[in-house]
Amino acid sequence: MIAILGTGKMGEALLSGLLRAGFKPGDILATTRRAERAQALRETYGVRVVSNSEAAKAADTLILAVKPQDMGTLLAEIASYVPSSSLVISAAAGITTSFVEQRLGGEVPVVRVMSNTPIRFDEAMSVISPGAHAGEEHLKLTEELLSPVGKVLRIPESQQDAATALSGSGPAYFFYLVEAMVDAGILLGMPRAAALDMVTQSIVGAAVMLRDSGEHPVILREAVTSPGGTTIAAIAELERHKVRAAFLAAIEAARDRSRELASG
Ligand SMILES: NC(=O)C1=CN([C@@H]2O[C@H](COP(=O)(O)OP(=O)(O)OC[C@H]3O[C@@H](n4cnc5c(N)ncnc54)[C@H](OP(=O)(O)O)[C@@H]3O)[C@@H](O)[C@H]2O)C=CC1
Ligand SMILES: O=C(O)[C@@H]1CCC=N1
Repeated sequence: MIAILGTGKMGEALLSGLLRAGFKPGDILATTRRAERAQALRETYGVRVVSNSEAAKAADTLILAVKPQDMGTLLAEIASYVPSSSLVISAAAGITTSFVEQRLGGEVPVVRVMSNTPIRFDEAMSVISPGAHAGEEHLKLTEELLSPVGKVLRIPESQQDAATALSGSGPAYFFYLVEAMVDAGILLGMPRAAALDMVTQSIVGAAVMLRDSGEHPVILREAVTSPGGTTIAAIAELERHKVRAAFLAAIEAARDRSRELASG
């Protein structure tokens, strides 16, 4: 039995992905804080929504998907109900496996996961790292749960904050870029809907090329950039405004914020 504790945006996306992948509603328990959300989950997915302590007792795999700031309270609530035979998968940004292990006590296997919102369309990037008591079987089980909803990569826990900054937050940078490009279209007099269509299809097309061509992004960009042409005129402006340096600084700031989150 799998339990998702804190079934918000990420928890719900995983829940619906697991159901699409063939898990049965009877295999999954969910927990929430608000009663109306519990009711909505029951009605939409047919799963049982129970208390955190019931979920911790009944399930052998617990997926913790509350906000980092709520993790301490949740762990205190479930600590006495989680046996060392359970696998605990922690999906919260910044929360270390040792933070979870210490609050659960015993030798509970913990796997830390950082996923991202494309999980809603089975296109997540999930990175996983084992805690002190997690072994190969626990990593394999975590991969089995996450691979139906996207790509899964094992990384050392020391790289989790960097991965949170890069792929956890990553989709937001692309949405931000799309907003900026659509604004540029508006500035040039395009209708808003047409500008959004053009930018969206360009970004989807570029993403598919990047994934499926096997070519390096520099090669793909050079193929668009004609000598004396339009693209280099734009790139010269991006360079003048230090956009590359801004990305380096931004992602470093996200990494630093991830490091801070476990301390509340
Ligand atoms: N959003 C993102 O892009 C990503 C988020 N994450 C991580 O995933 C986790 C969840 O994020 P997200 O889904 O966006 O957040 P949400 O706020 O959407 O979901 C968290 C849920 O947990 C519930 N909750 C809080 N405390 C408890 C409790 N004690 N018992 C049961 N349920 C509780 C909340 O209930 P209520 O709504 O009633 O407050 C809410 O529904 C975070 O730790 C975040 O760092 C990771 C990668 C990407
Ligand atoms: O912004 C956040 O804290 C979360 C973690 C990764 C993406 N969103």
